[in-house]
Amino acid sequence: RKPYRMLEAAGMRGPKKLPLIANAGLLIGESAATMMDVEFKLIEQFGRNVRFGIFHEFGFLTADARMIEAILSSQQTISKNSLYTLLQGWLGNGLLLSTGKKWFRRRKIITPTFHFKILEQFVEVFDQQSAVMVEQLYAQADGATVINMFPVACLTALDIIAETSMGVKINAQRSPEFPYVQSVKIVSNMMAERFMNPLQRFDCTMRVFYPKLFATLNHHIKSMHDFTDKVIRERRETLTSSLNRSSAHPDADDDVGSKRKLALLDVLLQSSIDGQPLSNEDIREEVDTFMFEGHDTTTSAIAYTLYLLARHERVQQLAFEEIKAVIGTDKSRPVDMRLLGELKYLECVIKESLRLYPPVPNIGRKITEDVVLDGKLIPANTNVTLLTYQAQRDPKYFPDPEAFKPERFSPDYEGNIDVFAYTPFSAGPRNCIGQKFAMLEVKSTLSKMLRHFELLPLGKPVQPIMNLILRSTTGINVGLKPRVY
Ligand code: HEM
Repeated sequence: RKPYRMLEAAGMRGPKKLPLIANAGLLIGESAATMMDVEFKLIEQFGRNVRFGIFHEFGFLTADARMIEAILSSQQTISKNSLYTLLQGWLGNGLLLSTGKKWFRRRKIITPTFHFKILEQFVEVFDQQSAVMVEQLYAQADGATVINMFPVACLTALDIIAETSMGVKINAQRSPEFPYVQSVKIVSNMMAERFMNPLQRFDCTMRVFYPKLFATLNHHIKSMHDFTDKVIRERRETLTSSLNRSSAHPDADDDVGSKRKLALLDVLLQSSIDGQPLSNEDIREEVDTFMFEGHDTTTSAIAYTLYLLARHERVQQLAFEEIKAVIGTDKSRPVDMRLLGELKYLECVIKESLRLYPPVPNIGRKITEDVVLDGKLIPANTNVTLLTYQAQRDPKYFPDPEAFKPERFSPDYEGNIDVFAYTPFSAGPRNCIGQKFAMLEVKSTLSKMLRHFELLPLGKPVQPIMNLILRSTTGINVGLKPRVY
């Protein structure tokens, strides 16, 4: 009762709670598909900070930009809540899940892996893989076929993240049956299901209630770990022999550093903490984290932005005109970092799409000690859920919040946007380390699509659903017609 009293003394209201189950009864009959509406209703009824408890777990939901600012800016509130532990079997204690000293040290050495110079060479991969995507889509570009862009973008994003993070081509788009691709897809989908199903959420309950599924999950996690382990071992050997060669022949070209593209993994292989190199296992958890964080999120962003463009003809036309002016009319011309940097309007389109449909619609934190946040004393062990999806539709910060208006992010207006009302990549010390990577990838893929196709508003409208990331129960549909110019 004490923590509830403290939250109430801090001015937080919430639904009436029952003995033992607290507010768990409110979730009966609800599903991932209705969760977003439940959250909107709670905000409407109790305000933008809502006290909420499930069984013995207590906490609050927040869609209040000032509270979000206090939580995301503080070094005291960097721990993740218990929901994230379901990812641990796959990701270990990589950057997304770790906390305290381990997180701090890892963050420090991983930050340079996303250096401008490294991202620059990845643009070539983005360009090549999105070329494969459009090539394959021509078969369905008849102006009438409804195409769900989520699975299409997902294979492209997998090809991109495997090549950039591990330096291997897995050919997910051309060979979706490749075992590693299958395992990533199966485990990502199973994680989404686990997230919503309380009996699957913890290993101990899943093992008892869903033994077959649990065995399948572990089989695929092992298969992914075996694959990443093999890649890391081979890259380490190549790196060692190349370093040996270059110390024997200092004037020869270093094929790791200069000729071949550096993968994120190569940078980790050369990093050390307190003079100690990272072990293969340390590196595996980070590479697995990139593989997970770096594909479903960008998939969601690419698919939702294509959907919005298909349904907003004027915006699509403006984006296309800009692309034509910057890149020209040769559809086969590859893009580079400089050209992508000039696509300013497209950037506004992506930012506005991330506002309406943030791929990570909720962020969880666990408060580990009593702390004052936005003038409110919050007790230790409070679970907090930051409702990014709802915060980004707050009319106080975004007038006409449901409307798709890329102009909000144009230089004339962007300065007015409250940075904590808009946090698709989170903010503060634990923000998304792959933000620049993601923006370049999404820009590259969208520009390629718009150069080749006219996007048509075909198929059912989206029904957003929070399943680990933002998906849609009805698909994320568009139609395509080859663009003539
Ligand atoms: C549009 C695409 C993306 C979006 C919207 C996105 C969003 C986010 C958000 C909201 C967080 C904070 C999560 C939390 O605190 O629970 C995060 C963290 C993270 N993201 Fe991204 N992300 C995207 C793409 C990527 C990519 C491409 C990579 C890697 C290549 C990546 C790697 C990471 C990592 C490693 C973290 C954990 C950082 C830390 O805790 O220090 N993300 N991302």
